[in-house]
Amino acid sequence: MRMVVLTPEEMGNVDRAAITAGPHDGYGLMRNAGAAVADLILERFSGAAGVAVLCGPGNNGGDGYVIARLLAERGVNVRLFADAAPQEDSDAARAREDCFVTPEALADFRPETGWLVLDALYGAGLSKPIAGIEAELIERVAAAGVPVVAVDLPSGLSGLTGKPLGSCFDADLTVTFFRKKPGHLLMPGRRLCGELVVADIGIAETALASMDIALWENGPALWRDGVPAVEIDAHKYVRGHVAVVSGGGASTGAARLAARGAARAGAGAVTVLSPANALSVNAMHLTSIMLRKAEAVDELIAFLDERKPTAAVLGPAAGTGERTRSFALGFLERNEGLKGLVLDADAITAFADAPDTLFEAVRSSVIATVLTPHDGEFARLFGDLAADASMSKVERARAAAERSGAVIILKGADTVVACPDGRAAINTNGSRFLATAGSGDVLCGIVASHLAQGMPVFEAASAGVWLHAEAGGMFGRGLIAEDLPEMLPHVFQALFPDDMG
Ligand SMILES: NC(=O)C1=CN([C@@H]2O[C@H](COP(=O)(O)OP(=O)(O)OC[C@H]3O[C@@H](n4cnc5c(N)ncnc54)[C@H](O)[C@@H]3O)[C@@H](O)[C@H]2O)[C@@H](O)CC1
Ligand SMILES: Nc1ncnc2c1ncn2[C@@H]1O[C@H](COP(=O)(O)OP(=O)(O)O)[C@@H](O)[C@H]1O
Ligand SMILES: [K+]
Repeated sequence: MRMVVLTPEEMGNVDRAAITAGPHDGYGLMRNAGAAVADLILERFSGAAGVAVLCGPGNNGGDGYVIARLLAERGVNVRLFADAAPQEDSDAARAREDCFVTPEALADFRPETGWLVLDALYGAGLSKPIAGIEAELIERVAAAGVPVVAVDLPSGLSGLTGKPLGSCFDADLTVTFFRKKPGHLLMPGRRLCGELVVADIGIAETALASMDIALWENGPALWRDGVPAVEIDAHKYVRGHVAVVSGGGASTGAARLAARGAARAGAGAVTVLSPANALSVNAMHLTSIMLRKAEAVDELIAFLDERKPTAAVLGPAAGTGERTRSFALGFLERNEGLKGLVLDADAITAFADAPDTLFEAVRSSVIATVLTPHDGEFARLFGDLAADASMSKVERARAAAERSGAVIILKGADTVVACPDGRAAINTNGSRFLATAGSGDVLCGIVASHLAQGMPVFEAASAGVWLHAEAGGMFGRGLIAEDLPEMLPHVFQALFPDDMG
């Protein structure tokens, strides 16, 4: 199933639609939410000496009152801490009335060893930084190191951006409802949530039917069906031909990493395009991958005319000068044969002084273009977006995609893939061991390989990011970039078990 991600605003719309459609009213949903959290606490923290429930003034606090009552009914030692009473006649006010545990003042809360803290201060409705006594409590809990279970979101975390607004709980377990929100998946939110459980609270799947869904957690369900089958009568050029541009004599490894990634990801043929001074070093290190001289753009065009590659990679250690700029524009001007282009590293930096030149070329090109910046490279092309702290990583990547006309892979521990049409995916299977030189070069090759095989660009980019991350995670500690292409057959075997032989 495609893993839909809802913004807090969209979740609010879903809640309202679900309440209108029934069968559960607002308090019914709140009771279901509270029951889901209480069950998990009983299951996971049965050894706790007690549970201190911290309730805020809104519906998140309402969930807290339900949880406090259910746990107390089950014989758990419960203390309840709340200051402001919920708004009269609200669902949270009913939950408080129905809860027989007497509230104590938040200021009186002291974390006790062996106890669990249940954070029901703020959830989706957080609108300003947490201050005063609540901020103090968060510090006290952090200092005591007691376990925290957060309802919906760790209080203080923005469900939209994944960034804390001031003080923020660092939870061991977060239980959210119906669907994940961007703040659960974007860093540092993903880390601050701890383990994330999505609970069913009785909202029907049909609540999504009328919504314009544009954000998903990246995973095979998003693109698996688009991975081209290898037909029984396939030949190498049917499987796509990827061209990878190499840098000069002292910087050729990056292109070979991309080329190897492209080959292992399934392209039938791969050619490295090398300047004259790097031909012999490339030749010494290439076997199944072909090699061709392309010193200047006329040789590139001749190669494209003759050999008709279906996708290309430009950037890894390619140099930031005129050759790289003219190659990028040369690729983008093609109107036959070439289907996809991945621009990374130096091909991004080469346009730092003239981003509009690149964007105009991308927008007027028929070639599906993917830009793969890390944060530093992103800031070179999209300085204003990078500097806007109010934007989430998803919003930044989307705005960049819309502006440039390219699919953006904004890399990091929480890589975001965004399309000019607004579709976006957050990647969550990344491995910290991918933080090693050359790992991004392999990613370019994997993405280009899928473009060369004819996959639509958003799916090719999302598949490439996920497969790359999966390869890194499967290898684990000790990973260097050279290992990533070699792990791909194992990743594919797990993904397509029927594809053997
Ligand atoms: N029917 C529903 O809508 C459901 C909602 N649920 C819960 O409802 C929560 C959302 O409830 P709310 O929209 O009431 O939002 P919250 O409970 O997160 O916050 C509500 C109130 O706190 C105020 N506030 C926000 N940040 C503050 C700050 N830093 N300092 C002081 N006051 C602040 C807001 O102005 C608002 O009045 C979800 O996170 C979830 O836990 C669940 O019960 C499931 C069903
Ligand atoms: N902590 C991390 N967790 C998950 N993935 C990571 C992490 N750090 C880096 N990566 C991934 O590793 C790759 C690094 O690419 P990049 O920054 O271009 O490095 P290089 O230029 O050395 O290849 C990207 O795909 C990025 O998403
Ligand atoms: K919370």
